[in-house]
Parts: sequence; C-alpha cells; structure tokens
Amino acid sequence: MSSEEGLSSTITDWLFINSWWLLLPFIMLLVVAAFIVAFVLLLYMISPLISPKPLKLNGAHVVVTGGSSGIGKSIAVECYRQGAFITLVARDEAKLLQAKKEVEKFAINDKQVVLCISVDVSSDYSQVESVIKQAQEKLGPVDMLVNCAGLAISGKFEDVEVDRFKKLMEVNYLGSVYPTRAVITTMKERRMGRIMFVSSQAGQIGLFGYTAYSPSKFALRGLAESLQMEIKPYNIYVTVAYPPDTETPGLAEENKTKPLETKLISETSGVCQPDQVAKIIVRDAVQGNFNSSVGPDGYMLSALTCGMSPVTSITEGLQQIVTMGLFRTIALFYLGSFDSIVRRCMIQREQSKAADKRE
Ligand SMILES: NC(=O)C1=CN([C@@H]2O[C@H](COP(=O)(O)OP(=O)(O)OC[C@H]3O[C@@H](n4cnc5c(N)ncnc54)[C@H](OP(=O)(O)O)[C@@H]3O)[C@@H](O)[C@H]2O)C=CC1
Ligand SMILES: CCCCCCCCCCCCCCCC(=O)[C@@H](N)CO
Repeated sequence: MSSEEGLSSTITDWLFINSWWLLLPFIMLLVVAAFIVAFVLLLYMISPLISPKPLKLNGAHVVVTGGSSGIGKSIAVECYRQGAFITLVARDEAKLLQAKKEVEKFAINDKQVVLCISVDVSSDYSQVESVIKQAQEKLGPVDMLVNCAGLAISGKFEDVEVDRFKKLMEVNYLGSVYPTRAVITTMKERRMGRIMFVSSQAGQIGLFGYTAYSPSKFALRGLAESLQMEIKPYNIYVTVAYPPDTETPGLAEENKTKPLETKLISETSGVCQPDQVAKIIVRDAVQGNFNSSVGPDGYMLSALTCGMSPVTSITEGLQQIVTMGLFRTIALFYLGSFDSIVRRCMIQREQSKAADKRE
C-alpha cells in the first residue's frame, strides 16, 4: 500500500465513509468558496482605483441653491463648519440675509465668506449663468455645486392644477440643470469638482399624491446618471440625495394640502431633522458617492432601485448584489400595505360622502 492510499484511507475511516470520492462535492464547494474569497479580495485591492479621492472642504467654494431655508441652509452650515466659502442662492433677499447670519455663526476661521445671490434658478438660463460668473469672480471657481432649490406640491392627480406639473418640472428639474450647466465647463477645465442633486425618496418610488412631484425628482436621477458618465474622466463626481420627509418650512407648506393617503404612506419612513440629513449628504458628496440615502428605509430603497447607476465602492456593489432579492421581498409587503391604506381611505371617503347626502 502506497503512503497516499494510506492517507486517504485514514481520512475515510475517520469520516466513517467508505470511499474518498464521496468527499468530492465538499472539495468542489471549498474550491468555489476559495475562488469567491479570492475574487472579493482582488476587488478590494483594486478599490482605490475606482473610489474617488475625497474633496477638501476647507477653503473650497460651495454654491448652494435653495440655501436660504430648510435642507439647503443646513447643507450650507455643514460645509461652512468644515471651512468652506459659501454662496447662497435663492429668490427672497430677506430670507437670504437671515440665512447668511445663521451660517456665519459657524465660522472656523476669519477668512471665510458667505455670499448671497438672489435669482430664480428656473426661469432664465442667461441670468443663472451671469450670477454664477459673479460668484466665481468673488470667491473663485466652484468646487461643489449643491442643487437644493425645490418645491413640493402634493394632491390627487385630478386635483393638481395643470400648470403645477410644468412648474415643478421647471423648479425641480430645470432649476438643477441651469446652475449645473453654468459651472460644468470650469469644473472640466480644472479637472475637479462635485455636483449634488437633492432628489427625494419620492424620486425612487412613485406614491399616491405625488403625480406632479415624483416625476420632477425621478428626472434628476436620469440627468445625474448621464452626466456622471460624461464627466467621470474629468474627476468630477455626481451625488444624488434621496431624503425622506424632513422638518423644514417647505414640508410645513406642503403638509397644508397633503392628502391623508400621502401622509400615512410617508409616515413609513418617518420625519428627519434637516441637520441630520445635511450631515449625511455632505459626507457622501465629499466622498464622491453617487448615491446618498438617509435611514434604514432609505438604505433599502437605494439598494433596491440601484438599477444601472454607477458604483463608487466595492462594498456598495457587493451589498447591492447580496441584498436585492431580500429587499424586493420586503418591498412587496410595503406595497401591499400602501395599497391597503389607499383602499381604506377610499372606503372611508365614500362612507362620509354617503352620510353627508343623507343629512
Ligand atoms: N423637506 C422635505 O421633506 C424634503 C425635501 N426634499 C427636497 O429638498 C429640497 C429642499 O427642500 P426644503 O428644505 O424642504 O425646502 P424649503 O421650502 O424649506 O426651501 C426651499 C429653498 O429653495 C429656494 N427656492 C425655491 N424655489 C426657487 C427658485 N425658483 N429659484 C431659486 N431658489 C428657489 C427657496 O428660497 P426662495 O423661496 O426665497 O427662492 C428656499 O431657499 C427640495 O428640492 C425638496 O424637494 C426632498 C425630500 C424631502
Ligand atoms: C425595501 C423597500 C423599502 C420601502 C420603503 C418605502 C418608504 C416610502 C416612504 C416614502 C416617503 C416619501 C417622502 C417624500 C418626501 C418629500 O420629498 C417631500 N416631503 C418634500 O417636501
């Protein structure tokens, strides 16, 4: 008996099986597992090649549209706290000045400046272009553009005035295209920059009451994906943020006319504070992440709706691969519960209408 046969018979004796061939499936499984581990390790080794270098906010020029209120103002504060120079863009001058004072409280050195510019980002491209030019002359080329100016209107499809559909596309979509168009050439020349679009969880999923709002936020994703493919070789990174309901003057205004269904469905992912949302968004933009989500529901929604969006870290890609099926399963339950909210509200409405008639 050769020593090899001796070894295999020892193993087979030990495992109480009569032929080592029976071990073959396990050996194959081990080999496959080893390959997967090696593949993942290799991916991590090349990950510095695909992840962008973080942007230094200290001394950078950050333009925030919609920076006079809510999420935009919190983003401005967060960047200012990290040493950035800020240009706030919005229409109302009084609100701009008030916001400037609030942001200035968070200075970390005496060189920092907050500039205010009053313009409607959605109406006339040449106006937007000229104010961005002014801002660049005063504070230098834009390192990061935050497109946060936006408006939310909710209501049943037939209740929303027809002109509101156009208005929302103008402010939420074109109002992001114009400032981006005004900074992109300089960014490409400098081969650096960050562009952020503030979409919404309602830009990842269409919901009752958001027939006018959701499309304007979905549009940003299409813009962001296309633009990112064009400008990645120029070292410019795009981030799309998908916040849930956030306690801002904008949300208070929207809530005045929000259908009950929309309220109940939105409650699923709760209400956030603007400072908390801003911290996450700014961190993701600095790191150059394409996707920025808030909270566990936000995380699941983003993994589930990643589609063909660019991937900015190996971990993110692996998480998407592993979790997608599971999250779709969970999503089916959510969808079922949303449908039942809508059905219950309809029945209730009809009952109260019938009661009104009887009186
Ligand atoms: N709050 C929320 O629940 C959520 C909000 N979002 C999105 O985040 C963004 C900010 O929302 P939020 O902070 O609630 O909004 P706010 O209403 O609190 O602030 C909106 C800001 O945008 C400015 N703005 C509006 N229209 C224009 C315009 N045409 N041109 C220039 N500036 C304009 C406003 O200033 P002025 O009116 O003076 O121009 C203000 O500074 C929006 O895009 C919104 O859709 C996304 C998810 C959740
Ligand atoms: C695995 C699947 C998980 C699914 C979770 C689904 C959660 C849906 C909640 C959607 C909330 C929409 C908030 C819109 C906020 C907004 O943009 C306006 N408030 C602006 O003012």
